[in-house]
Amino acid sequence: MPRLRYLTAGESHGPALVATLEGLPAGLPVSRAVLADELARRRLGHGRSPRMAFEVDEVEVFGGVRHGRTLGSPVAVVIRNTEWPKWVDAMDPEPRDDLEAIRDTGRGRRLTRPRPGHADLTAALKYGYDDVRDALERASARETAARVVVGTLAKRLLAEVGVTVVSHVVNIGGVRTADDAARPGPEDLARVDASPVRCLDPDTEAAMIARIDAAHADNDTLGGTIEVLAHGLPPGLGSHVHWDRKLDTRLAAACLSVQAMKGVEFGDGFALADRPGSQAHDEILHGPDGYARPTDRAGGIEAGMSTGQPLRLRVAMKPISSLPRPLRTVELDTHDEAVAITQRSDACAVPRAGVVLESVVAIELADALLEKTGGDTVAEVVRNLDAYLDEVAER
Ligand SMILES: Cc1cc2nc3c(=O)[nH]c(=O)nc-3n(C[C@H](O)[C@H](O)[C@H](O)COP(=O)(O)O)c2cc1C
Ligand SMILES: C=C(O[C@@H]1CC(C(=O)O)=C[C@@H](OP(=O)(O)O)[C@H]1O)C(=O)O
Repeated sequence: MPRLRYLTAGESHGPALVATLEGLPAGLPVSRAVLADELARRRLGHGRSPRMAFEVDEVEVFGGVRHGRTLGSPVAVVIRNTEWPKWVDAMDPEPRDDLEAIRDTGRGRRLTRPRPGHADLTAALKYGYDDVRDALERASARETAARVVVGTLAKRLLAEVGVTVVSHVVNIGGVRTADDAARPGPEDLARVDASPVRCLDPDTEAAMIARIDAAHADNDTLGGTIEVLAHGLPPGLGSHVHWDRKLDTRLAAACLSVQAMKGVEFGDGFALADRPGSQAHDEILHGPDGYARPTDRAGGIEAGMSTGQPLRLRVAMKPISSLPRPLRTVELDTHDEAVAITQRSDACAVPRAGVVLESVVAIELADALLEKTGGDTVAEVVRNLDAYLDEVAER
């Protein structure tokens, strides 16, 4: 049974996004400024949509927090979309007498040429939409702003027990960091964020930027790979006893729930399939600081539990499906061959997607932490974790 539960609601061009998070302990320091800072991180990155530059995420807390501290009650947050005034007719939740005119021209005009790779066609078939805007509005990764709010609260809780989640970009469109490239620690996050592609190595960074520019000039889009790391985890989050309690199960599902994410690997992941067992595992040693591993191949998870080593996972993001050079499709009304709708769009959203992945990873880790410690207050969570870690240290 998860301890943390959340729901998001809202359409990409609607008035606002809404997030509700249930299960946070009382006494967690939270402020609008912290939420706004993380939301701003999600809007950065070379290759981003022009929309990222002019729209502002106006965040407001509506419940669960008093005088900068959580109360233990559900936290409710609204992120207002500053572009809403332009979209009122197109996205009005109220019934409208002038619907025909709205669907005829302007922002509300009916869209009937579904993009391959987006939700447009299949959601239209499944939900009976005759306008693919009804599909794209909710499928849009605009929703990830709400998840970053929830993830920021989860990160705040993890910080209380010394856990930090960071991400960086290791591949854009086939331009990769070297296998032995440095991995960011908690102290490196500002440096990662300062890079337009969130990559620490200057040579790879320059090549990634050039790759994005070339794709952009060619009216094309790019995907890539993001590595997420969590430092300071205790051993024993998650469990081997049941499939849905395994930490890797939960993390993989969370990462794949982010728009456009198509693969997840833990530690050396797919490369392990090519190696003999003698070179695939992390041998166990014992020294003055307790148990230790000379290698980091498993990515900090064995049998669905954190081992106490850094968590390391990689997520593959596919290229954006709204191409300026549109793909072939079919006009919904006539079945005539057509080209897909061309939406203003990200050319490459890999850098900013890292911030979203940090968030969903933090949510799962915070949930697993609370499952391990229980606790209605932050102090109780910390106390219970410390007592458990004291026991582990005795072993
Ligand atoms: C941060 C981020 C930004 C994205 N920006 C766009 C975009 O501008 N245009 C687009 O077509 N898809 C974009 N996507 C991906 C689509 O939302 C996604 O491909 C679509 O919802 C279909 O889901 P699927 O790719 O998971 O199958 C973005 C995804 C993320 C994580
Ligand atoms: C709005 C966001 O991302 C959007 C995600 C998205 C998609 O199809 O996923 C399409 C684009 O929307 P638009 O075509 O209106 O520019 C992105 O800008 C955001 O991240 O806040």
